[in-house]
Amino acid sequence: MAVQGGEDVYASLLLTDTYLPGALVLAHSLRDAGTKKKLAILVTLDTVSAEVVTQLKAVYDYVIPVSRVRTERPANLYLMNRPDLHSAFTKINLWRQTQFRKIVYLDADVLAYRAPDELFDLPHAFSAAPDIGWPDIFNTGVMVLTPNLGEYYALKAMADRGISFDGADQGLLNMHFRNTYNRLSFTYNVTPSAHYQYVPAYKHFQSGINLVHFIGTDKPWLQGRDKSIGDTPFDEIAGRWWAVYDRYYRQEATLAQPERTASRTSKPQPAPPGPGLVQYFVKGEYQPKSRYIVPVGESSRSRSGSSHEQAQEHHHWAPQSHGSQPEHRPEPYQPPATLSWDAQRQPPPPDSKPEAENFPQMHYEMSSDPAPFVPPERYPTPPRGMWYEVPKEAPAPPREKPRAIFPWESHQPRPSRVFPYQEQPPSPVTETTDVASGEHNASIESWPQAEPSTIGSSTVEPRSEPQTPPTPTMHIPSDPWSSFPRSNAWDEVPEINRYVDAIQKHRKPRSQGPGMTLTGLGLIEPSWGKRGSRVTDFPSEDDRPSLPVTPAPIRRPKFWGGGPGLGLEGRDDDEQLPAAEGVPAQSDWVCVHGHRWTPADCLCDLTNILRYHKDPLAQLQKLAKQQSELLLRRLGEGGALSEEVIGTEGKEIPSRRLPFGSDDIKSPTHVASSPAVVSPKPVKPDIGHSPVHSLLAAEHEHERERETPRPATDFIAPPSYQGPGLLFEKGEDFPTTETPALPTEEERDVLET
Ligand SMILES: O=c1ccn([C@@H]2O[C@H](COP(=O)(O)OP(=O)(O)O[C@H]3O[C@H](CO)[C@@H](O)[C@H](O)[C@H]3O)[C@@H](O)[C@H]2O)c(=O)[nH]1
Ligand SMILES: [Mn+2]
Repeated sequence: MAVQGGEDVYASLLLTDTYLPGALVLAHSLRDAGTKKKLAILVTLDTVSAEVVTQLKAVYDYVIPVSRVRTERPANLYLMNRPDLHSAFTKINLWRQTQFRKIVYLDADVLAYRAPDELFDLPHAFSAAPDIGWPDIFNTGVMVLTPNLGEYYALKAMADRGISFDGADQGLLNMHFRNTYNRLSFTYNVTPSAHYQYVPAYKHFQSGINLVHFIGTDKPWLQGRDKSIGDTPFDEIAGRWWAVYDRYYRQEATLAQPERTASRTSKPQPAPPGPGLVQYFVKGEYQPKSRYIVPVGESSRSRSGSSHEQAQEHHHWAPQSHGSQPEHRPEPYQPPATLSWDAQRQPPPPDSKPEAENFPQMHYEMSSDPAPFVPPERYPTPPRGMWYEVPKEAPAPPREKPRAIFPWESHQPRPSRVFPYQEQPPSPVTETTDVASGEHNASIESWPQAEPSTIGSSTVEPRSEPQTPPTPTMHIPSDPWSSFPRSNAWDEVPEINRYVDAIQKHRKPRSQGPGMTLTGLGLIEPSWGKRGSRVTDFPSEDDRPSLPVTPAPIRRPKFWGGGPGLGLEGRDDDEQLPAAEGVPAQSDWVCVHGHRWTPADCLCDLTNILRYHKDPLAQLQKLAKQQSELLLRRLGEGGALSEEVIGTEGKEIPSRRLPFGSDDIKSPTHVASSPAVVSPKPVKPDIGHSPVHSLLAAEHEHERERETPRPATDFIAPPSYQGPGLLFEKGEDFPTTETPALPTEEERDVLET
């Protein structure tokens, strides 16, 4: 029964410290709205700390301790996922506050847009606004009630029996008052939800909003200010809450505005609360200086535009111990001994906030600049002269030679052979070791430093006499496989080339082919498949029998040696190559090296002919002509000529006529051997005996013959194509212009003899 003449108060409830920001902001919002009523708050001292009570007392006119009423049947709380409301029954203590005439109760999560003092004038004993979740019932966050002990005990009886459809006070009070309540406008208890808003209605009625109520778990101070940056109704309403919070509890505002609100309130505004306590319960607001300092300008992007909020120095809150130890205690920043939660032995307090909740939260906004990025015309030149200097390695300490343990270590034989192509072992250590030890042993470190480019230079040990007699050395490049000349030695001899060309002039164009080479003529023995003992005796491109070029001249220790499988064994060279007129018997031919000459042997013999025969040109031409005709006869018309065919006994080459007109077709390669290219000098009569000039004379003779008109039926114009032909295939440069070239040294030698 309310006391006659009692006060009217706005009352709230605080069951835990964690709702302190809400309770304080509510009070400030009412006072800022200019209410003339006093503010009271019920607190359960067993779950609210003294420091929080002190904070409440700084704002509320009355801080009223009440006994906590806890539900014994919390199952229904889980239906709405709110087990934290286990003590919401405590709210029924409002009906015990009979010292007040009328109470306008507001949850701690309510914010006043304006002071609804008119509610105190309601004649109804109990008034409430519909709940947004089930509008037939009322929401118990905003109630206008007349204290009444009868009502209290009735409610207490229900609470003790757990009569509540939601396990909390709303279910209990709705069951108690049923349809007897006075329904208030929704504008007195606008309950925006983060998940559902009736946006058009909100837009339409928002100007009439008196009170807003942050139902559910999404309390502004638990979400943090960054969660309310959008433009939804919930964000707008939350922004209003933050505006009040910032007005009083943002650090720079705390000291600047205490007197502003004092003039509008019935109670003089207290000194601002010590920074750190309220912020401690607001997500993202508690930023001890020692932990985090926001760089200048970083926080200016935050919602309120303050640039140094989180860089402010925070005073650490160290709660004092008091008689009743609070049940729900968030972990303090510097927990005193009396308030400590021993994490090793106890579970965390039920209402404790998550770990790291107060970690700094940065907010970055996307750029809204629509201008496309335009790169600069040029970027700054990177610095020059920058290098990384490799630190110099400290000289390796001299290695101690390990003591010999096994007999073969002390009596190790010295190496007697060295393989030059093997990689040499690293030498520095060798030197050090040898010098240090003063002895030479046979370990790999003491191998002789053989010249890597020396082949066959057998073991030249630096400090010991060689055990192997030295053999002739041959210098080989470091990489013999890449620098080895692929050309034949005789290709450098102009006489040979001219001789070959002379042969080609007399042969039938049709018979051009692989066989029209020195090898094919039997003058040069194919070297393919016949490997000598020399290191360089490997098949080159020119060696391959399928190519229409001269095989590589491989000097073999054995002149008459015919390789197996070449068909040369038992071949009667005399039969194939009958002796030319005036040419001495082949058995009498001797080259400058003293070798007997044979048509199947090396080039030096050809050179020999050129040099030492009485009329070498005539002899060679005769020989070539005879050989050519012989071969052509054997090949017949268009017969493919190959070394294999030539060398295989018993194979009959069909004798066919060449196609009509092919007799006189000249090889395009003939141009390559133009006399002007070979030698620009005129032929002198007095040196006509020179083989070279004899060859040149033969060339001119042949040219004259070719230029002589012939019957039309017998003449086919030479092809206009003047390409390199076989020469190109030999990998040689083909002279396309008749650039006079100076005679080579070898040519001069020949000319002057
Ligand atoms: O840990 C807590 C929980 C609650 N309260 C107080 O109890 C009130 C109710 O809790 P709240 O979180 O506001 O509940 P709501 O989300 O609003 O839930 C709805 O359901 C509750 C239980 O029925 C009713 O009390 C509310 O009025 C009703 O709006 C709060 O405002 C506080 O005053 C605390 O002080 N500490
Ligand atoms: Mn509420």
